[in-house]
Amino acid sequence: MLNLKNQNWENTPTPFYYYDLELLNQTVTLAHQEAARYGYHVHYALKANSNAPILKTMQQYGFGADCVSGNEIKQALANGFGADQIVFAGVGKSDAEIKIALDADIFCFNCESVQELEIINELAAQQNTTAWIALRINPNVNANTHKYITTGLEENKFGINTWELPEVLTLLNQLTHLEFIGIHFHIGSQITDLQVFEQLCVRVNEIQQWFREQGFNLKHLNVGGGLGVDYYTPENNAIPDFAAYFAIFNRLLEVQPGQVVHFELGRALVAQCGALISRVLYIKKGQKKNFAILDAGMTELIRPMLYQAHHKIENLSSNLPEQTYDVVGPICESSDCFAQNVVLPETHRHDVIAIRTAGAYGEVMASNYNLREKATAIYSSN
Ligand SMILES: Cc1ncc(COP(=O)(O)O)c(C=O)c1O
Ligand SMILES: N[C@@H](CCCC[NH3+])C(=O)O
Repeated sequence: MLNLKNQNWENTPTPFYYYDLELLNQTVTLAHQEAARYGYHVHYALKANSNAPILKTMQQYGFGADCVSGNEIKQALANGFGADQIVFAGVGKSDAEIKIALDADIFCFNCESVQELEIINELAAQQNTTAWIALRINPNVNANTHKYITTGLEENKFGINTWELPEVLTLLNQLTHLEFIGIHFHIGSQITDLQVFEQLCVRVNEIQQWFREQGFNLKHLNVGGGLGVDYYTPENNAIPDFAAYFAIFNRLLEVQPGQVVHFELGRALVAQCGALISRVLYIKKGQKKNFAILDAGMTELIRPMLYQAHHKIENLSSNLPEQTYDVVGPICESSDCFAQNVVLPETHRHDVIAIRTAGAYGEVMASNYNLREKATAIYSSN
């Protein structure tokens, strides 16, 4: 990332999200290069960040779009993605959203339940069309990540369990407005233990073998996303190890002739290029603690409060000797705390603070709680 200390933000109102488009380009170039080595298709997961300049970059590299709502499909289309590059996932697709996807004629619905298959078939019949579908299967692989962002265990709401598959195949024979084209998996997010992806490959191989035994040769395998990033030392690991990640699938996934392998990466592509920039409003001295009260809070970045997630915090204005602070926001919630006992150079009112690795699941998860204004986005090449 650009050296944030060298930026002149004296007259820029805070808080804002800052995006380094140069780092984004470097990250996407590398991901594209490593995926292309094996002919893999990458769909960018819009849920991580759906700002137009970010989408434009993804689209320019030929990535597809992984969407989880009707509005994300519209946003992808408006930013140059072809309908034939769009996949649509989600456990609770509404009828209106399914119709948006059918009208646009997207590439594939990643279906998460028997009930959803029936509704998509019904709505496709009404429009006299055929929907291409992949079954999102719950592989029961533990992603070794935070329990709130693990998705591939039987106790999670996502995907169809393997014991349901015989019933699903029987049903698919009757649903004449669906074309079954492949299988889909996504076991969780912020996965840093790459061995987990090895386990996923083993399960995908077993499951597709089962489909072959039932007489189905699947054209598409979608193994989802989930590759994690380094929230602790972003400057050392600005770009995730895409080479190691894709090499695992190349080594272990049993790809059949003519089969296309798809990925759905979000965080790994955009997290490090973004930072939340804020100013100190007050330093409040307590008996036991000093609080640095920022003008940004959980309304701009909720990850620390929701998942106890760590984000590196930097004071860009001060070079004074270090002190310890609880870094908190202005929101009327005790949980509105970015981190406790943070060691920072001695900090004063109006110092500029960067909260790093906020490019993914930062701005998209913002709210206007307490009727706060939405923070703006500033891009490095502006
Ligand atoms: C179905 C699906 N695909 C892709 C992603 C993107 O995940 P990540 O940002 O961890 O790469 C998610 C989010 O976890 C998801 O639920
Ligand atoms: N929003 C989460 C990840 C959820 C990914 C979507 N299934 C995060 O900030 O880590």
